[in-house]
Amino acid sequence: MDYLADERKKAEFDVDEMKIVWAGSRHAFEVSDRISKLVANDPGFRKDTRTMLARKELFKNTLRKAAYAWKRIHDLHLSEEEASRLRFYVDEPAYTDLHWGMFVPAIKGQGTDEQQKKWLPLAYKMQIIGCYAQTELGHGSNVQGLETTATFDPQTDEFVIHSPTLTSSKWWPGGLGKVSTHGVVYARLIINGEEHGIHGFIVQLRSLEDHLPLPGVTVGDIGMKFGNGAYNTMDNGVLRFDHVRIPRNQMLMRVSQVTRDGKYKQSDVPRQLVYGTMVYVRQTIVADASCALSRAVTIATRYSAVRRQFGSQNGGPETQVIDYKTQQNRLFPLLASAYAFKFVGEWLTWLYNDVTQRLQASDFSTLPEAHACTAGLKSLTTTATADGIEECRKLCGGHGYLCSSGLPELFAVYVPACTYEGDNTVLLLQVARFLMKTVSQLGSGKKPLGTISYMGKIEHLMQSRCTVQKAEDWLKPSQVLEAFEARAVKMAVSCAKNLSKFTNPEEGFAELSADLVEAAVAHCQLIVVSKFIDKLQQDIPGKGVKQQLEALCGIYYLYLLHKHQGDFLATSYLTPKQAALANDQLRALYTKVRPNAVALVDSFNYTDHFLGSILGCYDGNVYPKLYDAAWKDPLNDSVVPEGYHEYVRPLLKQQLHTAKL
Ligand SMILES: CC/C=C\C/C=C\C/C=C\C/C=C\C=C\C(=O)SCCNC(=O)CCNC(=O)[C@H](O)C(C)(C)COP(=O)(O)OP(=O)(O)OC[C@H]1O[C@@H](n2cnc3c(N)ncnc32)[C@H](O)[C@@H]1OP(=O)(O)O
Ligand SMILES: Cc1cc2nc3c(=O)[nH]c(=O)nc-3n(C[C@H](O)[C@H](O)[C@H](O)COP(=O)(O)OP(=O)(O)OC[C@H]3O[C@@H](n4cnc5c(N)ncnc54)[C@H](O)[C@@H]3O)c2cc1C
Repeated sequence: MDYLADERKKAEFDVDEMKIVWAGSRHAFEVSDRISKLVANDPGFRKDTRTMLARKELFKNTLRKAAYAWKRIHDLHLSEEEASRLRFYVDEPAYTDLHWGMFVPAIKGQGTDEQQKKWLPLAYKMQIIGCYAQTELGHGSNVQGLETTATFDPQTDEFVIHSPTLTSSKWWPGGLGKVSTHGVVYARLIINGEEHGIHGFIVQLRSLEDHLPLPGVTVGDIGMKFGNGAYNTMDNGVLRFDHVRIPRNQMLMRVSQVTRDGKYKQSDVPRQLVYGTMVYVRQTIVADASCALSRAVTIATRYSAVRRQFGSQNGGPETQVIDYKTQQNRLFPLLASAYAFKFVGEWLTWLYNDVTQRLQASDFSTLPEAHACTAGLKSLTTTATADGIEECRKLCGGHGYLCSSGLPELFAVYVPACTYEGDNTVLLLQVARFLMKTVSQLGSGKKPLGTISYMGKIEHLMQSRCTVQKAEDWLKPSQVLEAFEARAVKMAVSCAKNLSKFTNPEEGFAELSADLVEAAVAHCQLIVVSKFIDKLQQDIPGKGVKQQLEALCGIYYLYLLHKHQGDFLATSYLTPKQAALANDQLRALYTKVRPNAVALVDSFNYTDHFLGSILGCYDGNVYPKLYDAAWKDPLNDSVVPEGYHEYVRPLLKQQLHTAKL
């Protein structure tokens, strides 16, 4: 029986067409749909007891699943696209994520043609398994502070990789702890006593015969992490080198080279390309944020439609909690954010591909913008997603706290995204540097392009005032864009003015860093809003689909406007009355979306297996499933628990003199 059938009947749009918009294309939808069902129907990919397993058992099970996934990919002759969808729907972090997601891209991006020819076929066949070993015990954010050394020995034509201190131990790389045979290891290059900065090296860590660490290599797992199941399926590792020798040709030499006679040569590409793998992964993390958020929102929306509390009239049913405006005001902006992040993720993938093509043609002009966009949007979307998952847990009341809701594990597995691939604050400071540089160049005649082109309208934006007179005026895209542009430009200019009061710019940057981060957030929010609005300019087929997306877009920007109204009012672009009208329009959009809410989450097309949540199951049959699941908990295997006779019974039977107290 479908307990959500009435909700589904209320939908005012074509859900099948929305599924295609969400997937990105009909082809992407068909692949995702087929592969998600394949995984869901395969008992080899079950995950329902994951949060109850002890670490060793959990990890072994992950190794089994990764091997089984590889076998299925081969047996079914899956394409690269299908294989990647399969790994996504298996939904279990594993060493393979780092192998495919960082080790292979690092070699592709930073290796010469010759190096790619040698190493990539081995990696593609998984005859070697790689990790990305950059972060150390003492330094993560400050990449230039890494201490591992790679000293060139001209006698033997080798690099000597060494960990000179405890803090130089590699610490965190996923897959390193127990599985990787190789790593791209980042180290400080030293030639003839002279330092040449951080470079990547392909280093073999374990024997391909017996998996033992090679001489001079000390390697292991760094221990349990936050949450049950969650990221504990990953073997994040520690690694030390004691004068380990590798051939010279294992330094990744696309960006710079070391010759046989020990000469250091820089290509005509910027040195920042050594950071290229991080830019690539940040882009994939943005594309991924909408998946994690939409998953949590699906659970919270379906459950909010099932759950009833208070408000019974004449013995009739109580109110569905989704009908409370407070619930809508917490839930619908997250639903809207999931769609917003999907579209900005699609755009960022385009930007990344564009910059990659330009780099191949030696055009480096858009690299700073690509760095700022990937860093800023990674920060914005992961912070909002992690907070959003936790909010969804609270939206599900007490039952959200049960592991069977799927939300505690989803939060635990997702929240490190705010830290890995760059701490979110550190990344926003990179965006702020980019903005300050842009503002300082405004008088130079250099036209700001791309996502900062609005800075070219600085004179207009500094003076313009909002023209909204009634709530519906907030539905005009041009009005909204101008509001977000004016806010962003004014916050950046205010920071630049305050910075100019310092004689030492670095001191000023440090002192004003909290304001700079806020200016960076305003800029990134403008990007997300503008890409959502751009999406709506496209031809979007399907009955009512565009109208629903317009409502969600409105909810996204009006919610931001309401939440940050202090910024908008302080920059005097808006009046308090206009801010209040924005809030009126926001409430009206909640009412418009309400009957479509369940259909809007159905459009994500998630299987019950992928959701892994009793509260979010498609049929909404929550209570019997929760009740049955409780009895399946291992603690209920026996009526009298282990330990009763040892620890509880003696208490009950004690004859204390204080018994009367
Ligand atoms: C696994 C993948 C699979 C799927 C993805 C999905 C989910 C992910 C799942 C799990 C995650 C698993 C793995 C996680 C891995 C990691 O975490 S790897 C380690 C990541 N580490 C970091 O991100 C470190 C963060 N720090 C930095 O990036 C940098 O050190 C810095 C903060 C940017 C500062 O660098 P530096 O001191 O050298 O730079 P500045 O002096 O501040 O700037 C110099 C100029 O360079 C420009 N710049 C900096 N970075 C870049 C870049 N990446 N690209 C281009 N340009 C860059 C900067 O703007 C300065 O420019 P200028 O002002 O014009 O001079
Ligand atoms: C689950 C997980 C997986 C990971 N996988 C990998 C991997 O595969 N390979 C790899 O190499 N690394 C990996 N990492 C490491 C990760 O990239 C780093 O932890 C991350 O870059 C943050 O660096 P940090 O730990 O040095 O934080 P820190 O920089 O020490 O941050 C601590 C605090 O200091 C603040 N801070 C730091 N610098 C500044 C500044 N300049 N201004 C203001 N505030 C500042 C930060 O905002 C933060 O609040 C992983 C980490 C995690 C949690």
